[in-house]
Amino acid sequence: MSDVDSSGIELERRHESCAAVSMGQRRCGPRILMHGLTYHVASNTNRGERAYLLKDISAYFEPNQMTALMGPSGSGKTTLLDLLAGRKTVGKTEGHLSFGGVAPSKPFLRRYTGYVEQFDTLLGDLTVREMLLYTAELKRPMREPMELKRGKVEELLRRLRLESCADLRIGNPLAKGISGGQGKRTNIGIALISEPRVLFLDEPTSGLDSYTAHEVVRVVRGLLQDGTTVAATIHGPTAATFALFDRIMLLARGRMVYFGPRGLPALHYAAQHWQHAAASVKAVLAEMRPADRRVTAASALGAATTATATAAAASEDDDTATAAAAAAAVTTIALATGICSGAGEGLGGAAVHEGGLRAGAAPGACKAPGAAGAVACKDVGAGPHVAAAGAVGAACAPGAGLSYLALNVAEVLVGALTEADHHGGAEELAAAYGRSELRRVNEDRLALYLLAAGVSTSVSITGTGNSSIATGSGGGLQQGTQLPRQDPKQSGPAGSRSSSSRSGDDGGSKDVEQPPDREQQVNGAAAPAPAAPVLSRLTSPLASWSSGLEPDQEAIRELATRSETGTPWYWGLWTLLRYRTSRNYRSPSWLLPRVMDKVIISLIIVTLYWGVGNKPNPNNIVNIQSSLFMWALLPACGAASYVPAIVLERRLFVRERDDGLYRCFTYLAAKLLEEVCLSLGVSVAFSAYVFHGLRLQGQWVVFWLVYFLDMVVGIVLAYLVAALSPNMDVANMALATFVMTLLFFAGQIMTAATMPPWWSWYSRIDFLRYAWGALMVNQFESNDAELTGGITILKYYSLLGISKWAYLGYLSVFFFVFAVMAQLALNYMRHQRR
Ligand SMILES: Nc1ncnc2c1ncn2[C@@H]1O[C@H](COP(=O)(O)OP(=O)(O)OP(=O)(O)O)[C@@H](O)[C@H]1O
Repeated sequence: MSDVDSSGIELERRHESCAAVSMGQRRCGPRILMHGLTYHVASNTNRGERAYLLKDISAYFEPNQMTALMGPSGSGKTTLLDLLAGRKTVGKTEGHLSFGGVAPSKPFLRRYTGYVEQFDTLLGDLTVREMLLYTAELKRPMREPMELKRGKVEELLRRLRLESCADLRIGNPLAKGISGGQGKRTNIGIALISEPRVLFLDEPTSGLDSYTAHEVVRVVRGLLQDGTTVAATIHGPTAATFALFDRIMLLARGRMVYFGPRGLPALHYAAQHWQHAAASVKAVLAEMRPADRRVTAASALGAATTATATAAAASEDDDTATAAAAAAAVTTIALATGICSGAGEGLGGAAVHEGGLRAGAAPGACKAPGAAGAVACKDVGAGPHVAAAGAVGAACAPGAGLSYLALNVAEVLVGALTEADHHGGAEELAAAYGRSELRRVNEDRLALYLLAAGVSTSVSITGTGNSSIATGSGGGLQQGTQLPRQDPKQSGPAGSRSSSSRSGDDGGSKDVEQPPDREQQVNGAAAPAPAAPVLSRLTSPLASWSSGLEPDQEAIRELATRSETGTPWYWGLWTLLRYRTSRNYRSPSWLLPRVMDKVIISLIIVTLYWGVGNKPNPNNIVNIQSSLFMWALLPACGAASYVPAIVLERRLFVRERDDGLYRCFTYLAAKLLEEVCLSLGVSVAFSAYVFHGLRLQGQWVVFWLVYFLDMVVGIVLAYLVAALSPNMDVANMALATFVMTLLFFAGQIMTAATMPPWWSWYSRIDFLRYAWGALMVNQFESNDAELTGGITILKYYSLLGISKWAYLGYLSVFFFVFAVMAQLALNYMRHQRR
């Protein structure tokens, strides 16, 4: 359809549908506008240099359209998606990037865009259905009835063909659950559950069989009717799957080497412009049947642009002759776009059908030789009218030579591009695109879109291939203008006008200079239409476009959102507890590491120090104080078992936070709550039997409180260390080292009185000191046993006169301090560098 899009017909149709949004009929997502988008990072190969991962990308992704990002591995496809989705954590971005003219804020990106990442990040303990429901509860409005949410989930399960595994546990690499393909589709379901305005997909079909891959892309395509803007990186799609895309952007070494229709026009472009890669493309074209090759006569691009003017003219003044020409042109495009490869949806076919009829051509039908599986010839709109009919017929009838239907354009293009890239030709291809007519047309349209979107621009559509768009003042990242937007009732586009713009009230086209005559050669073949009609076609309806192309009011409101999540924090907390904590409490692999260390150590303490607590004779005092020290130390040492909860889950946490499921605070609060609740039960049970087994003195409640507080301080300390550490190795090392340092300064190994003054500060911030100190005071305050020379044990350890309640208070302060630090670390530490 995009091929038709380049002609403007289909595009206009969509704009009309978008315009209807303002009348409350449909949603229309924002158009993504990029101009001169450049992204660079510190090179990891050449020290001190910058690596330009994206360079000078100027393009637009349309609402209601699906754009494929393609290119060799490492060409920058994921980088571009990350940049658009605001998920880059390093590097510097320059150029203009806006969504419908508005700089995309983080809250908007999190709440209203979906991103399907290359790698699955799912909760292994949930079933597929639960995973979708969990996401629905966090992403969809809190007040939406549960039945509606369930309905959406069931619909997605059906559309993604996940019904058969809906109640299967997702599993993990150690305990296999659903298959890789089912996991991929579940991930896509997660992104779709909130019906996002914009959807980014990074290799959504990798690991899927061709049938499922096609189904997945077809489901995504179904979103377009909701006005979603879709961009996806894709490797090696089948011809049928490729036909589901509207446009393609080809990248090589971070440079754009093609942006336009996906069908034969792209092949012709490559044959004409890709010096060193052209041979393979030309060979493919040479193999094609003459009828399929006919499109070369005017070059696909020329034909497409010609059709824009002629078909539109036909629809306006109903001139029969022009209608015929339009039909021919439209049919030519039909061939170029592979309308016979409608792949079950009548994709391109439907559009061309519409275009054909509109231009006066009679409908016709054909039966294709069924070249490649699902690539089936559908009802073709452009009828037996003038030369077009012959062309369509020839294209669809069996005959000698390679049919377009049998051709996987994606494979040919990416193959040729990869070959050129291997021979160091990426720069050359980018330069060729820079010189091409295609780029000029693209940039002219981008200029109009920027104007229509109200971006502060200086637009010059020169028609000489060097059209320029200067966005705002120079330097740094220009991310569009901010709201409020211009009143749509006002004529012309919103935003500031070009200094070179003419003033007047002719509906917006005044803002664009009419182009001078220009070279008519396109792709080496005579372009049958001059630029002027094309441009006038592009510019004349600018006024209506400027309203029709703007995101609807709802989208504008969404773009201005300040909240990163769609649901309040308490709802997020409740949902996390219901779906995750409830599963964790039932999972032995989660429970055992949290309980077993306490079981073993407490058993050792009880059996080793059985009944020592009520025998405070000088021989036993050492045993009592060392058993209390071990009791204080146990939770701190056991903290290591809480590290994986943060480190191993990091990828999931980052994805869910970036998806706007919850805030950092909500996540941490849920994690702490589930651990604290478990610790409460565990600490009561273990402290009871140890306290009585050892026949300790003082109050049991203090003994228990010390253990409980010590435990939760250890947990939050583990979270802090995990949040600060890039991986498990570092976290384990850091936590173990830190806990070891605490041993030295707790006051038991070296008493506070004998500690060198330069270390006494550390003993003050050693939470073990307060834990053990409170236990000692609790044990000996009523019976302070004498050691030697009249020195009592509390005096010896500098604990005389200490309030155990004060020490318990200090201990709880550590919990809050570590919790705040862990929250900051989770929020601001970026270990996933992308
Ligand atoms: N710091 C760096 N210095 C130099 N090159 C880098 C740096 N960081 C990333 N790159 C390169 O940037 C390129 C872009 O990677 P990206 O993941 O966007 O490619 P891709 O097209 O999505 O690849 P694939 O299809 O294999 O997923 C890669 O070639 C990578 O090696």
